[in-house]
This record gives sequence, structure tokens and C-alpha cells, in this order.
Amino acid sequence: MIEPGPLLATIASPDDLKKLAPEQLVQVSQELREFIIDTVSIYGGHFGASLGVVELTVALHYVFNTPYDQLVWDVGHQAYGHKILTGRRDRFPTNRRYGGMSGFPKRSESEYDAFGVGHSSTSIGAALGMAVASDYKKEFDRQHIAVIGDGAMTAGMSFEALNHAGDIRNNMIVVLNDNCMSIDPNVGALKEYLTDITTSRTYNKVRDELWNVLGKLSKFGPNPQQIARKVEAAMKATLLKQSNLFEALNFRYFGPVDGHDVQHLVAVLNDLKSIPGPKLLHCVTVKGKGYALAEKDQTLWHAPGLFDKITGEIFTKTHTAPQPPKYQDVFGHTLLELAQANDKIMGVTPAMPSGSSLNIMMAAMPERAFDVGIAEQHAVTFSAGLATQGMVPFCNIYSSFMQRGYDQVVHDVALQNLHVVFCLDRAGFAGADGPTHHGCYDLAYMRCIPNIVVAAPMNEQELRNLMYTAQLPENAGPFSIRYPRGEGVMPAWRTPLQRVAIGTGRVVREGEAGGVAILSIGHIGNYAVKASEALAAEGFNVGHYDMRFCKPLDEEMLLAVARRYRAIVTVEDGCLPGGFGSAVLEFLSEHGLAVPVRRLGIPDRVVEHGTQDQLYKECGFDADGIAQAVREMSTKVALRELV
Ligand SMILES: Cc1ncc(C[n+]2csc(CCOP(=O)(O)OP(=O)(O)O)c2C)c(N)n1
Ligand SMILES: CC(=O)[C@@H](O)[C@H](O)COP(=O)(O)O
Ligand SMILES: [Mg+2]
Repeated sequence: MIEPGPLLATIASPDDLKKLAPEQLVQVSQELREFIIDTVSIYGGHFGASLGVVELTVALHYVFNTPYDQLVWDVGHQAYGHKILTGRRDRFPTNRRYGGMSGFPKRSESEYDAFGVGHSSTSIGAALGMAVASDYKKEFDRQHIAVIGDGAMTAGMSFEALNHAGDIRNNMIVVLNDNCMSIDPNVGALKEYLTDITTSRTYNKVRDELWNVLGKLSKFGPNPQQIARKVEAAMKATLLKQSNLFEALNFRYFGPVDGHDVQHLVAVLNDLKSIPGPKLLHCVTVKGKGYALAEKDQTLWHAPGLFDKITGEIFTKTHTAPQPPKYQDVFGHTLLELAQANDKIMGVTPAMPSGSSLNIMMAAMPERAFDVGIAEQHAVTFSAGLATQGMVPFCNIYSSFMQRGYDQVVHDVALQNLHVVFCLDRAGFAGADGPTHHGCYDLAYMRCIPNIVVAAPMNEQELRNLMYTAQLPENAGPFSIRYPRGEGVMPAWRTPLQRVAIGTGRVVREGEAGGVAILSIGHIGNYAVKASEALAAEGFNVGHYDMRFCKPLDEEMLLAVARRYRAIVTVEDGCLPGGFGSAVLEFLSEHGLAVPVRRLGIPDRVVEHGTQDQLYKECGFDADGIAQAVREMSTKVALRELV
């Protein structure tokens, strides 16, 4: 049990926080920070982002009447302080664990979580929707606050929402938490612009004048109309409107302010409360604030895993034997290898250089590898543009984030049959991040698109070979390769690159004729290997085929399997509706082959967070689940024959 500090211990809800004197907020912030450090070091999770918004979190809950006032966190990886202050302190050690609380705000978890998040750049749009609904319901006293990072602000969705909000001008506050970081250093012209505002003398002068006006007005009691008029006058007087991006979009811009000065934040937020219309408060913070190592290496400490909070040592498993690499690293090294041999290859990532390991190519070939910001849609269309000019872009996007870029895959890439290679990392269950991040749908959403090849490697060698194959001129159309989070199975993974014939599978194990065959796609096939070994020990000689391609299917192999076996079990780490198993069923039905099929995969419901193995088990496609399905199919077929 982690003990909270004495002041934090008294806070069961934001109502208790409001009972404190403003001077006590510094101590409560410090205790909140300690509690986050203590807990995350032992139980894991996102780290630097929550430390950076401790003071902001305290100030927001101190000033606003949550949950009536609606507080929307963008991405939500920074909302640990919010969770702890809103009645979830005791449950916090269960954060991101199987059966425990979610690592992100979630409406079903708490009334204080105004909006479910995990993917970035939704906060302004959601808060605007809430603001419009409040006005419609005549709840004019209700506040709507979006807290968004500088990274999340780079996305198109954020600007779409700002554009709309500046037009309809409902009452809302956007708090821009600017720490100059995404997971990796933030990129783009907007970042430079924000840095300019923060460091420019003119802006700082404007800010000081503005706060002088506000400070004086506050002393004479809140009169929103009067404050608004004076503030506007002050801003106009300094030509802010003409020179500030947010002002140009009809937001009142305030700041930049020190996001670690909790008392100042309280004063500022109190003043903003009474100014009508859309407002943006620019807060400057330090990601990882208060934990020196996290301040220094902000990417490493974004989500460091378990660590010793005193020494800062991050715990990694020690092994005597060589271990298989992460799939993402096989991707990163192989792409560089391919790019060295083929000068047409380029790399693209929307804000995940470390997570995808595209940073390997970015370091070696900066002119050919791009981090485009949190902009999945743009990443796809930018890749399409490159491809029209004869380049071969490898566009690496996490499977669940690719949902954002779907129209671009269809409209910009597939309809024009352009040579773009999509590498979908974190395909299948993502693990502790939970349903927002599970890559459940890509097999289904890719295989229904014309022109595209949809593949999934079972191991590192297959990933390398598929990447090699995808860039060959003979395969100059869209090509999608999916692989999961984590390690593969081959310690000696730097195998020679070999061409794979499109639409061909591999025989992993020839089974007994008249028995059961397992058809798997991707890494989950390794669990089928374990299942078939366990079955073999029981005397069941099951067949196993790694289909490798979901589209086009290996039709020859399927016909041979349908003839040889009396039942089929399909296995995929992807959604059952419309996925690989569905493709097999469609094929068999179209060919009039009445072989009974049992499909294993992610069911048509929301699967929560846990380790990947816990979730495979829950959904019945871990090794035991696969073996059990084979036994059941075998019994079913035998019984049917008896009848
Ligand atoms: C659509 C989408 N793309 C990518 C991500 C991965 N991601 C999570 S947090 C993050 C960085 C966010 O940066 P910022 O908003 O500045 O927050 P900070 O971590 O700096 O507090 C990224 C890229 C995501 N959650 N959603
Ligand atoms: C909040 C978010 O979207 C990322 O931080 C994500 O949790 C990263 O996932 P990986 O750890 O799989 O890279
Ligand atoms: Mg940031």
C-alpha cells in the first residue's frame, strides 16, 4: 500500500480540495507528484506527462465545479493526477492491470471523466460539443475545458475544432499544455510558433499588460462583461489579434503562463471563468517535472516501465541466452537495410519515431525519413504523394491509429493503386493501453479494399521477407503488413532477404488426413504451434498452416486443406467480424466446400486492458484455447459422423 502525504490523504474528491487555502495547494501538488512517482515506479504506466500537469490538475479541480463543469483531457495519458483527486486514489495501483482501472479517462469509470480518450486531439471537438449542448439546455453557468498538449495540437482534428469553435463562439476554455514534447521531441512549424510566443519579448509584454488589467479588475469583483470589454481593448491595443494564430481563429489568447505556479494558475483560471466565448490559455510546463531523470530524457520516461524511484534504474529482464528482438526493431533495421539498397524508399511516421523504430532510419537518412506530427491522415496522403513520383514510402502507423487514416488509404492510395507500403505496428491486442489502442480491426478494414495486399508475418524472418517483397517493382501497389507489440520468436533474426510469392502460405505442420487443420495468420501462429505440440503429445496429429496473406488468400492451399481435413480452426489476433476467418469462410462457401470451421479471434465486444497473454486467454485463443477448440471440433465431427 502506498501512503499518500498528509494533505493528499484528506482529499477524497475535488470538494475536499476546495476546502484548502490557496497556500496549501503547493504542498498538495507536491504530495500528488510523490504519489504518482511512488505508484508508477512500482506498477508502471505513463509517467512524464502526468508529472508535468500536476499543478494544472490541482488548479483546475480547485477552480472549476467538476464534474458539473466538464473537463476533457486530450489523449488522457496525463490524467493520473485527475484520477487520484477524483476518488480513485486507493484503486490507482490497479491502473492498467487486468481487471483494474483504465490508464485513460473513461466515462464508465467515473463521472469526472467527461470524455473517453486514448487517441489524441479529440478534446477540443468534444468540449465544443458539450458547450453547444449546454447552451441548448440553457445551462449557461456550465464551463467546458479541454486540456491539450502541444503534440496533440498538431493534428488536423484540433484545428478543425478550433475553426468551428471560433465560428460559433460558445463558452469554452482550451488549456494548451506546452512542454515542447510529443513522445519524441515535438515537430513542425506550430512547435516553432509556440516557442516564438513563449520567448518573444512582445508577447511577454502583452501578457503582463493583460494580467495587470485582469488583476485589477478581479479586485473590484467579477463583472464578466466589463472584464471582457477591457481585456479585448487591451489586446486590440497591442495588435495581438493581428499577430496571434489563436486570436485569428477568434479565440482569446492568454499566456504564456508558468504551468507549475499553482497559485498563479488558480488566479488566472478564476479570471478566465468569467470571460465569455472561446479562450485559449497557453501554459508552459516541463514534461517529467519534479523527477530529474524524467525531465532530462523525456522520451525514455514517457512510459518507462517499472523503476527504482531512488536510483532511477529502469528494470529490464536479464537473460543469459540471446532473446528475440521486438518486431518494431526488426522493422526499423530492415527498413534501413532496404533503403540502403533502394534509393526510392522513404520512411513516414505520424509522431511515433521511437515507438515504431523509424528513428533508426531517421538518424541514418534524415532526408528520407519523416516524422509528420500526430497526423495519421496526412501521413497516408503524404505517402501517396511521394508514391506518385516514383518513391516507395513505408508508412508506419500503429494499427489502431490507422483508423484515423482510413479514407486516405482508400481514396488516396488504393483507388489510384499507388505503391505505398503500410506497416501496421501494435496489431492485435496492445495490452495495458486497452481498447483504445488494441489493433483489432485492420485485417477486416484492409481486406475489403480493392488493389491492396494484406499480409501478416508469423516471425521476424517473415517480416523481413514481406518488407523486401513489398518494395519490389513487381508489387507496385498498396501493400499492408501487420505485426504485434513486443518481441518475436527468433533471436537470430538477421536472415537473408527472400522474395515471397504473393498470396502463398506455409505448411508449418502436416496433420493426419481426416483430422483437424489450424489456419493461422501472423504472430499468433506461434501459439498455434504450442497448441499443436500439446495436442501431438496427446496423440492428436493436427495440421497447421501459416497463411501469411489474408488477401489474396492462398486458394490452392485452402482447397488442399479442405480436401484433406474434416474440420478447420482459424486463428487470428484480430476481430472476428470480417477478418481472416471470415475470409476463409467466404472462400469455402463460394467453392461449395462444406468443411466445418471454428473461428478464433477477438469477439464482437470491447475487450478491456490486461497483458496480451491474459487477453488471448480471455478470448480463447491462447495455446490452451486453440488446443481446446481443436479437440472440440474433432469431437463434433466424430459425433456428426456417428449420427
Ligand atoms: C491518434 C493518435 N496518434 C498517436 C498517439 C500516440 N501518442 C500518445 S501521447 C503522444 C504525444 C502527445 O504529445 P502531447 O499532446 O504534447 O502530450 P505530452 O505527452 O507532451 O504531455 C502521442 C504521439 C495517440 N495517442 N493518438
Ligand atoms: C498514450 C499513447 O498513445 C502512447 O503513449 C502509447 O501508450 C504508446 O504505446 P506503446 O508503448 O505501445 O508504444
Ligand atoms: Mg507535449
